[in-house]
Amino acid sequence: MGVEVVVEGLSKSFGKQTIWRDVSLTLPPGEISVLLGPSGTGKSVFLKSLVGLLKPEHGRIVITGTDIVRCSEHKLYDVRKLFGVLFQDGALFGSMNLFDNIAFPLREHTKKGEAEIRRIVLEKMEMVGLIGAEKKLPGEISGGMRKRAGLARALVLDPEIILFDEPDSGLDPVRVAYLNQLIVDLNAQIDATFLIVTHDIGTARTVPDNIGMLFRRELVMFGPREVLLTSTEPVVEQFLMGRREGPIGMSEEKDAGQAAAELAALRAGGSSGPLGGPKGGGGTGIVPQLEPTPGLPIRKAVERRKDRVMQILHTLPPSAQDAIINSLTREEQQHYGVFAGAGVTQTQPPVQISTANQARADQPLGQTPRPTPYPRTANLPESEWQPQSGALTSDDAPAPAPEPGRKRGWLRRGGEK
Ligand SMILES: Nc1ncnc2c1ncn2[C@@H]1O[C@H](COP(=O)(O)OP(=O)(O)OP(=O)(O)O)[C@@H](O)[C@H]1O
Repeated sequence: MGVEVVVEGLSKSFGKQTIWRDVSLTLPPGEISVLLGPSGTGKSVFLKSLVGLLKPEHGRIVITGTDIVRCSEHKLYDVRKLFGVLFQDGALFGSMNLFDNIAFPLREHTKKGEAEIRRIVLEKMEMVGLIGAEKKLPGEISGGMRKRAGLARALVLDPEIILFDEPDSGLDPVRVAYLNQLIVDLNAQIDATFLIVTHDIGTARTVPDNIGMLFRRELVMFGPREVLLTSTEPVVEQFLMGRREGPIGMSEEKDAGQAAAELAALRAGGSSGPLGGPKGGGGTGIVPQLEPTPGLPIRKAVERRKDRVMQILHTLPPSAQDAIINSLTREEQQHYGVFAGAGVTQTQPPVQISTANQARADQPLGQTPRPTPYPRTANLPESEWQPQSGALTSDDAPAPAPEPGRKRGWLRRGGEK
């Protein structure tokens, strides 16, 4: 299983330019997470910070008990070995054929013999569908093949965390669909922790378990996919619909008054002009998540995530709760003690209702209450994974707490307030 990545109170600036501040999130082990955000909001800077290529000024990034923001170069080198990174253009050496490009990390960082290297390289090339292209030079193949070669190279050291920087950039929609399937298939095969930076809404809607979004130098949200996909937050809706109307402008931010007027017009059913239509499979609402190709192992992360999300269900907005419950089979709903829609009989003892949802239960007499969809915590299994609060190993100096007084988003560590 991949490892957890805990980010707490992270802030990064270049000189006077703040890129983002107080970013906190946890990438659950083995799950696929996507980071969205308008251009220039610092998604690539975030990826580079995760691998220790850039140093944030505040906060910490804890991976296997090491805060990589503050650790020694020697420790950072060790932690980096856990990562595989797919850069936008594949970052291949133009003068080397694909075999040598993919073998490069093995030759540089291991003492493996050529026979073993050949076995590993061919295995990874097969995983990404490149068998037969070993002798090709990067300049002789398509952009999609270059990405897959970059992915094979990212895989050769058996990473526990894989970062994808806009894997879909420059690809046509069909290639994007193939690449997305490949990402899901790989996750099923290696169970590593994936973080994908993308602008492609189709990818965001169908691939990840969790979605986050950066905007105006903050992490607007990070949590289970159902939260973002059912969100009515203007910036999220605008992004998912690929609309001009909303807080995101040509140069990232718009005047607040103009954004509010546009949104009011939209809500009233009018529009200041053509909407432009959703791009890249855009739209709001839940669509089915991609499953591994038949014949491959099931994604172990999906089962783990189910337990994890059910434990935080009561902290999520009602629309996300409904979407999650509706995604469960009837047996799973019974297992977790939750009930969807009117057609499902309540077979469990009365559920515990959180204060936030008390209003639903306090309906006037005579009205049939909707079965309460919130989980009985007593019904929940022991989850294999719990967020570790960024616990550091004893030989690391404890990192200072995040700056006091900074505003925190409501959904950070996969759902904590
Ligand atoms: N090494 C650097 N030195 C100074 N500024 C930098 C550096 N790297 C990035 N930036 C600035 O940080 C900001 C965020 O850049 P970044 O590439 O992370 O955005 P992004 O969200 O990935 O954008 P896009 O979606 O267009 O790829 C930009 O204003 C960029 O100019």
